[in-house]
Amino acid sequence: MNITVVGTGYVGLVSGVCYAELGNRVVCVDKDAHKIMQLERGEIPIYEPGLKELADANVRRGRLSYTSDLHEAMRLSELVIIAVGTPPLPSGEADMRYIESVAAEIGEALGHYQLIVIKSTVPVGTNEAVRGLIAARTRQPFEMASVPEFLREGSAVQDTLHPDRIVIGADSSRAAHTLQELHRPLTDQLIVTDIRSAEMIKYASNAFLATKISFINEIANICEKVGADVTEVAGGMGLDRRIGAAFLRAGIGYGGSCFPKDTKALIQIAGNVAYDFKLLKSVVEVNHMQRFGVIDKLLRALGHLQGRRVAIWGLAFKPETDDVRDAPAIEIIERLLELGATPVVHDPIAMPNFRRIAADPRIVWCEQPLDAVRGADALCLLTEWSQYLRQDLREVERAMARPILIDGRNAYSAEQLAGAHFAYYPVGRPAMNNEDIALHELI
Ligand SMILES: NC(=O)c1ccc[n+]([C@@H]2O[C@H](COP(=O)([O-])OP(=O)(O)OC[C@H]3O[C@@H](n4cnc5c(N)ncnc54)[C@H](O)[C@@H]3O)[C@@H](O)[C@H]2O)c1
Ligand SMILES: O=c1ccn([C@@H]2O[C@H](COP(=O)(O)OP(=O)(O)O[C@H]3O[C@H](CO)[C@@H](O)[C@H](O)[C@H]3O)[C@@H](O)[C@H]2O)c(=O)[nH]1
Repeated sequence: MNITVVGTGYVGLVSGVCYAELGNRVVCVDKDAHKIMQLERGEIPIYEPGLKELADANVRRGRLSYTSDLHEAMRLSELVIIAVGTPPLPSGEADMRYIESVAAEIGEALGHYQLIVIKSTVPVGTNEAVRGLIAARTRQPFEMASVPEFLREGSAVQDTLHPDRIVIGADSSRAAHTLQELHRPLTDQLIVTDIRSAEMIKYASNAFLATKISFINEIANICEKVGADVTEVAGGMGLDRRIGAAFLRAGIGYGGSCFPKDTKALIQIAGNVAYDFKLLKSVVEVNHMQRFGVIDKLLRALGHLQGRRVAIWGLAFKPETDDVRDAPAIEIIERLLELGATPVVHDPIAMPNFRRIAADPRIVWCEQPLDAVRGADALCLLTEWSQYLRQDLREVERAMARPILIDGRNAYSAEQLAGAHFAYYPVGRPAMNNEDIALHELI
């Protein structure tokens, strides 16, 4: 099948490469000419394990190409996939300007029947609005469908080639059949539904996963007060198949380009039909507060943060990505600066992206994890990169001015900590030997 994918962000690029891997001829289009030049040179603008190898192989096979010319890309295609961004407006609502302008461009370029699929996460009713925008610009026949994307950053290729399910929102058997045939090699779990329900499945799925995270974070906060261990609690809960073990890792809350924006957008979508989504509002609020637990623990351990050197390991919103959109690290570092501390930061790959949004001259940037901890008054682990978990904690302790470790991701086990003498503050688990060292010895 000849496919045009519009937008080469995470979703457009990964799905374009994966559709090519399935044997289709794919042209990826982006209006960002610089990005297209990079891609044509074989450079992948995002960090995503396995993506470059797969992209290179499919370019070599002649099944994948890049262009900034939508007209040219659509000349031979049978299917157009829209994968442009829907970032949040200050109100929380999804910003539809990229979708709207692509719709207009597709309408202008449509020269024969094509199936137009929206893969971006869009509010319910968007497919109909896009249909109207295209129809206003062409006399050619076309159909609309919704195939929301569920990939996770960091495992995007795996998720796309081995999805739990594919949701197809279509209102004709022709469109449904085309999309079933396209996705059949990936999974037997092909759910065909109406377009509005498909659009809603995406928001409801992200909102539910975010709810699980905020729920376990609140349980963790209570565990800290009653002396229980949230990892034991989550383990015990997760064995119940009705609950499931996934997304019950307590920590500093969710970040990234999806959960924060999609939860807020769903609250707005509900609000637009006069429904007050109270539960989801609480999920968002709990998530926002959770990141500041790191600051509370630093204050408990150090008394005050004025003039303190605080090492930060991890800036990305999760491991295996260089994406820092809505990463909890952003606000944690802002708060540290407000309280007079010097953040000394390291991330294996996200530092260039982080620097673009947090360019404060008081932040000290380090190329190696050990450089960040040297002389530090405390270390905060904010992203559980495997390289941090492999560090010898005794060596880390020796390098630091004070042995205080705030583990925002519950990443270290008792075995890893054995031998070092940290005042150790995890999330929702018993803190180790900290009350003795904290305040009394250190201030
Ligand atoms: N990032 C994820 O992990 C993920 C996962 C599932 C769903 N989604 C959803 O998929 C959509 C895309 O997300 P993303 O993270 O890939 O976005 P992104 O912002 O990283 O990339 C969007 C790309 O679209 C391009 N673009 C914008 N307007 C264009 C136009 N008129 N013509 C051609 N290209 C244009 C931009 O230049 C950019 O390269 C969003 O709705 C998002 O919510 C994202
Ligand atoms: O038990 C958990 C699981 C995740 N997280 C955090 O939640 C955030 C999101 O993680 P994850 O879902 O793995 O990453 P994303 O790449 O943002 O993927 C989510 O958002 C995408 C965009 O919509 C969807 O396609 C995916 O299905 C959905 O998982 C990260 O900050 C994680 O640290 C936790 O705190 N605890």
